[in-house]
Amino acid sequence: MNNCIFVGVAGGSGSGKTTVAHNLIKAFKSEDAVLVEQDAYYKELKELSIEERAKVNFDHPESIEFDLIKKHLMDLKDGKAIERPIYDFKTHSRKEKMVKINPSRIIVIEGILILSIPEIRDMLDVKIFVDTDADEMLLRRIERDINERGRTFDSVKKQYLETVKPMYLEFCEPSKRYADVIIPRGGENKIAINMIIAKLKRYLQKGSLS
Ligand SMILES: Nc1ncnc2c1ncn2[C@@H]1O[C@H](COP(=O)(O)OP(=O)(O)O)[C@@H](O)[C@H]1O
Ligand SMILES: Nc1ccn([C@@H]2O[C@H](COP(=O)(O)O)[C@@H](O)[C@H]2O)c(=O)n1
Repeated sequence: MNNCIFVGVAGGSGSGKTTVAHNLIKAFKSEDAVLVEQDAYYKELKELSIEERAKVNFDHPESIEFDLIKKHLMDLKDGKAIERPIYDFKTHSRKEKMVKINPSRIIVIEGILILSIPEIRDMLDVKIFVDTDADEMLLRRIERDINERGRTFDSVKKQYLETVKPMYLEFCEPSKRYADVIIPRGGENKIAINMIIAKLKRYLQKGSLS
């Protein structure tokens, strides 16, 4: 599908990227907009025990299979469906099953490092950075990781201080400078999200973003 566009949504963990991306997607018919999540592409760590996997730096670009993300984005642009992995944060590994994603006019790709990796960034037609205060991101992450990702408060605290915060400062936060649009506070910023939706709807009608 040569007349498709890539919309990248980056921001720190807990900034509200996933919420923004879902709010964008749900404004369109399912055949017009699809979501590709960077989180699904964490590398397999089959050779490590679960305890060893928990110590991996999951906020460094090396932890993610960006080559596969790039291939999948190119396939979607070429009009081919992809089989996207499903990631299990409790075991730090991929599930057996895959999810089929069909090509569509609007492809949203969301993740902490989407604007940090030049090869991915250069493919994007619209670059969004979700900018939320660090204390709010951390509070949301603590709640989510304990309730949904099988973590303890102590493990979230250790991981945050050892890898999440330093990698955010090294890789994610500096990528904000590449954004076309910065959304403050995150997923519930309806005015910002509706402005982006309006722009994307015009793209569907006119076939161009200008
Ligand atoms: N504006 C908001 N106010 C309060 N909680 C929010 C807000 N946006 C997101 N959350 C919650 O914070 C957590 C992380 O949000 P999510 O969109 O998954 O962020 P990210 O993808 O950037 O990690 C989720 O549990 C979500 O429900
Ligand atoms: N096995 C893993 C893999 C990743 N993480 C953390 O997930 C964060 C990114 O996901 P968001 O939905 O919050 O953007 C990232 O900061 C990793 O630390 C993990 O804890 N375990």
